[in-house]
Amino acid sequence: MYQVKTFNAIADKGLNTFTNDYTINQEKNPDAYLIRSVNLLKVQFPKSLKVIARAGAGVNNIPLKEATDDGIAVFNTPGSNANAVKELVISMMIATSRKVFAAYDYSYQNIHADISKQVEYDKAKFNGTELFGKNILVIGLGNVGSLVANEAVNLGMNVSGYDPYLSADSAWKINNRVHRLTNLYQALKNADYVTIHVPKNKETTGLISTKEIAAMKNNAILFNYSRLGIVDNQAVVDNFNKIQFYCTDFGDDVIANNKKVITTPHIGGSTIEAEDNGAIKAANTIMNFLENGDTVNSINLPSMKLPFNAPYRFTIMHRNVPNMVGQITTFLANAHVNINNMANAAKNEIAYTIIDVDNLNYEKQLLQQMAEIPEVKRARLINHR
Ligand SMILES: NC(=O)c1ccc[n+]([C@@H]2O[C@H](COP(=O)([O-])OP(=O)(O)OC[C@H]3O[C@@H](n4cnc5c(N)ncnc54)[C@H](O)[C@@H]3O)[C@@H](O)[C@H]2O)c1
Ligand SMILES: O=C(O)[C@H](O)COP(=O)(O)O
Repeated sequence: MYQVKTFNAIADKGLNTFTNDYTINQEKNPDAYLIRSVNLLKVQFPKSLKVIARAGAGVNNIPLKEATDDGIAVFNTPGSNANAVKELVISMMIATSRKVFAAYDYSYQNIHADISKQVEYDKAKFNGTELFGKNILVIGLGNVGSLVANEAVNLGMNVSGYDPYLSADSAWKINNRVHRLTNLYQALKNADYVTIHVPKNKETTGLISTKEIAAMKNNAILFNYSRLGIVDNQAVVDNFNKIQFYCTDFGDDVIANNKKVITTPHIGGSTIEAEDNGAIKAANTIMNFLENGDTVNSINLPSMKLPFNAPYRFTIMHRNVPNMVGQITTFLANAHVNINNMANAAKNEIAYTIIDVDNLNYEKQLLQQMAEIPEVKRARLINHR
């Protein structure tokens, strides 16, 4: 039996994906955490924990170095909520351009008056603009950004994208009418709309601050559905002579109670569809890792998936240094264990080795020998089901 612990509300469809070999939130020695945005940065992980799956995109709530040092594989579910974010961003672009929030306030406040004639005079206050023909800059063209950029093309906008780390996979998804720009300041100059879809890390914290706002076009509208801190909120508040509106999923006291700020309570990925997608993907990720050692979509391990055709599989997470595979296979040879198939790959400082074997001898001793290699973070033995 494997034990799964959840911290956030996880969609039932995801929890129901687990087979009868899994218990959820019942025991004290979890093999897996299935989480959303819970902050784990200060949490001490139990020794039993082997995998953390984040249903969603952002992993800035997970201490990646500590998890890796503890031999824990970390995953997310790329793209599972991208469409939900795209729809929210596009709706906010339209709502701000058409002054929907101010118009709603007006109508709400005048609800008791006979306004049917008055509105025909007052509606001039809510004259808006259209997206068609306007310029938009999308910063970050991954799962969310690529969808936003393509939808903006569909809406007849002139779309530019800025992403110095664009992956080949993402590049394939992007409409060829999206212009790729390589200088952020040049890119900001002409955009009527600027929307940011990047992960939060050291480099992206404060990505949009005073200098970047100064480079923006007058009256531009800024969208941050990525994370608090990627946009410097103080710089935004200080520059509302330049920025028309700031729409964000991440409020704080600096931007509170400001009519030029439209804040939502981190609902970008909060649709039934996205929550189901993320939870189902995360549950499958956990099962594939625990039962097969697969690491597809891992954040801290190389992506590996090896057909499991032998009776037993060793998976070893270790530092990416010479002679690891040599030491491990020597232990197996000394125990007269025959290797059926194997693979090894590295991601930065960490490597992962999968060794399928035809027979087993002294398995406890073998696991102990592997685990005692100083560079090994975790060694596991999986029985084929
Ligand atoms: N509001 C929400 O509920 C919600 C939902 C989903 C994602 N998010 C946030 O949005 C982020 C992006 O999500 P995603 O699914 O598109 O992730 P993703 O990993 O698919 O895409 C991120 C993109 O950002 C690019 N990038 C990284 N650093 C950059 C930089 N300095 N400048 C420009 N581009 C840079 C990467 O190359 C990548 O293409 C997530 O990390 C998360 O923080 C928020
Ligand atoms: O990074 C994400 O996927 C989003 O911010 C959604 O987070 P949530 O699952 O906690 O709503």
